Amino acid sequence: MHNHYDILIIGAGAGGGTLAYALAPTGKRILLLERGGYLPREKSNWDPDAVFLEQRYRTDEQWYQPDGTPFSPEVHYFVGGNTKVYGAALQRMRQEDFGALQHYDGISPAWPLSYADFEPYYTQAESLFKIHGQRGEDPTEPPMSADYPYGPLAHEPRIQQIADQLSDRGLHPVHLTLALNRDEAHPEKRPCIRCDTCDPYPCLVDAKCDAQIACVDPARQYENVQLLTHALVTRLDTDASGKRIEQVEVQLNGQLQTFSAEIVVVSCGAINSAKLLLQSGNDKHPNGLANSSGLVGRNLMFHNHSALIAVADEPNPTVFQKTLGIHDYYFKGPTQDYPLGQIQLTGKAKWQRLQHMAPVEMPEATLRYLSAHSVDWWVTTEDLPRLENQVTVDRQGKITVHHQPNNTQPHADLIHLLEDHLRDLGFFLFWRKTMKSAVVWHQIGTCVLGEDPSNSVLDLNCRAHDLDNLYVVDASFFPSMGAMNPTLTLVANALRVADHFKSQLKG
Ligand SMILES: Cc1cc2nc3c(=O)[nH]c(=O)nc-3n(C[C@H](O)[C@H](O)[C@H](O)COP(=O)(O)OP(=O)(O)OC[C@H]3O[C@@H](n4cnc5c(N)ncnc54)[C@H](O)[C@@H]3O)c2cc1C
Repeated sequence: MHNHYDILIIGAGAGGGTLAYALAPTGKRILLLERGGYLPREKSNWDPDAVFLEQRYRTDEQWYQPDGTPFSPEVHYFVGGNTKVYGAALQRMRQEDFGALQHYDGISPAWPLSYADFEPYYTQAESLFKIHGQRGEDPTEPPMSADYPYGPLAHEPRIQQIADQLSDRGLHPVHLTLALNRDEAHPEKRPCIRCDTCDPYPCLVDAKCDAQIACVDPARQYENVQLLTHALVTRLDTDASGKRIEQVEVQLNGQLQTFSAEIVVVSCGAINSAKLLLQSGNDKHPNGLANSSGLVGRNLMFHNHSALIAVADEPNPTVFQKTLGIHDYYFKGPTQDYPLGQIQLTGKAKWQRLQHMAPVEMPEATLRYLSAHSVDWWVTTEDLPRLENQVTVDRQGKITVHHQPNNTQPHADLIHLLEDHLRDLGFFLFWRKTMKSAVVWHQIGTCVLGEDPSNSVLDLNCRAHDLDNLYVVDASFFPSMGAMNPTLTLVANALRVADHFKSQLKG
């Protein structure tokens, strides 16, 4: 079978799904190829044993550390990509993140585009993903042309108490901006029930605005959009000139098939997009496609992430905990003249999650007690782009992730600051777990965009400098990542690239 399309998008996650959604009304023939299927809707979606202990929805693929040690990456191959299990805390990067920022471990480089270039697309993205939030309470909030589409999700009493106590201490706790389909005043009208199985669970009632629910399913309402699942793209072939992608090789339900298109968009997630480009090398592109700069796979960034479980005598009966954030230390700390990052609450840690974090083996009853008294935080600090942090692929397609975290001092500072505040609020026991690189939740970089083909992979429209019809529209394009969660920015970028396509289609 050899089918020709106008636009072929590889990967139906946040980037690819958004692009398909935005281009569907153009009437162009669009093919979306996704290696996974639909995530099964089943009771296990909300079962902590299935999610945390059995890792039911995670790929069983193995990736490798530089010394050859295999690891099991926390990636999820489904329609909707990793957003099927994401925490739905979608934030704009801050205006300053688009400029060069001096960090503890060096400069976070400026983007060749400004916050103003992204602002209209952030507004569209917030509408598409049904963002709830409260303008005006965040000291780091960038200028916004519109209010959030929905009001904030209210804190439950224990969290409101903590918010009030933090405010009394001079902080500015914010309502987290969340992509949930919820009507706080009339909960019967929308599916979100504010449950305790939100992140990192799939949503059984389809209330989480993930890329499948918000983008792919609406795109499929258009006859010109076709989705093929269980379609693993293994190679991109160029024409003889090496300037155009001529065909896309796909393992479709185990059978090799080829497709072609006027425009080919890679959107497999930062690591798999780099893999696909690197393993598609040929005579014209001996180091991999789009890789004349040698930068495909490099500048891999992950964020420095830590979970902090804080236990007090006071019980925490909160069901939906993920409503509060602290951004006061985003750009500097009380004694630190460098950015520290952001703090947010996570979903309520159940005892199964604590089992992973316990410093020693503990009986279930103890873990249940701790879970009933803990308030559970997530601390994020920027990871700076480094050439040596990279993805490599061998001839067999084996992925090796070379990543040494940097900027770890401000991360430690931020955790200490949070603990100091919480200690004064009566918390006495702290468990922290810093995520290893193997977690790969916020994989960013690998195909950075820029104006100069010698030091970037993509141009400002996310087209490969080296090829006329190849684009990359996932988290790969970020020149630096800030410390806000990345998905809203990559969704906004996909909407921006869609506008570029639309203007070309008109011309
Ligand atoms: C547990 C968890 C919690 C998270 N929480 C948040 C959060 O609260 N806020 C936030 O902003 N971000 C969060 N993230 C990160 C967020 O999920 C990612 O930023 C986002 O999904 C990245 O989008 P993407 O398009 O780059 O990749 P993905 O969304 O992963 O999409 C890539 C798609 O490509 C498919 N694919 C890969 N290779 C191929 C191939 N060769 N052929 C065909 N298809 C292929 C994959 O199956 C997948 O569907 C979280 C992630 C995880 C895992």
